[in-house]
Amino acid sequence: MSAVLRLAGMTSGYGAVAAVRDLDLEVGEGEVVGLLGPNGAGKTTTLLTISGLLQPSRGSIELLGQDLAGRRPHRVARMGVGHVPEDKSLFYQLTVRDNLALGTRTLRRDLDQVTSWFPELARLLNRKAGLLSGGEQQMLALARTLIRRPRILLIDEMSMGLAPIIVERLFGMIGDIQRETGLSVLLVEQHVAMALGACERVYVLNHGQCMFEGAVQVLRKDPALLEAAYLGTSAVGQTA
Ligand SMILES: Nc1ncnc2c1ncn2[C@@H]1O[C@H](COP(=O)(O)OP(=O)(O)OP(=O)(O)O)[C@@H](O)[C@H]1O
Repeated sequence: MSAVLRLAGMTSGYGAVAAVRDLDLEVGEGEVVGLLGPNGAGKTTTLLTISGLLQPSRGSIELLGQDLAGRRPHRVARMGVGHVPEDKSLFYQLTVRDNLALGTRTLRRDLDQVTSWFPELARLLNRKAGLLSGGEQQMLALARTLIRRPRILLIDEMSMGLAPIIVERLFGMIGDIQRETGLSVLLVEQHVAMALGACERVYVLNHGQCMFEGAVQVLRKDPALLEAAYLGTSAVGQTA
């Protein structure tokens, strides 16, 4: 499988503090990969660095063989990285339609596509984003990013503040979209059980370092690894 996204020896952080160290990570064509780990492990920092909001101090980041390091966030987005941040970054005073319009010049055509993926949004187009439920806001955040037809979708903590039944539905929608479009996905998730159901392969970070990389089945069968994915315990130190 050819890599859509490849990080090699990436170190990144805030000022002199490295929050992620020496990370090697790949996401293949059409692959759904999870980035797991406890609070403060460096997951969000990794996504921010891929999308150009932070610059790596070492290592490389490539999208389809093109170097992303040093590029501004809008360039990275134009090259095909779609980032759905933890805070969703919606314009809460604007309507659903206007939020979507900001992501595309061909809204009329794209609306059909978006509402086929997220049917709820069809009847909410004229409602202000701030008046949507948490699940609807997450759908809008996903839709606004997908409308730009990214090659890879980075999703940060989709489950944050949502009922498990809504999260399950959102994961189902992402699975459907991924199968339909062949999109690659890198998702950061604290809800490990939910992530394992959606991903083929996962990376587990702890204190900024990768402590496991491998197939979901391997993680599922290893209680110490699973605990580490939730809590960052040091029961394991090798990659599989
Ligand atoms: N703006 C910042 N300035 C300085 N340090 C920061 C900043 N943002 C995050 N950090 C630190 O970087 C480390 C990694 O944080 P990061 O947000 O990437 O972790 P995370 O795995 O996404 O955690 P969570 O699941 O809690 O969001 C933490 O120690 C955090 O305190």
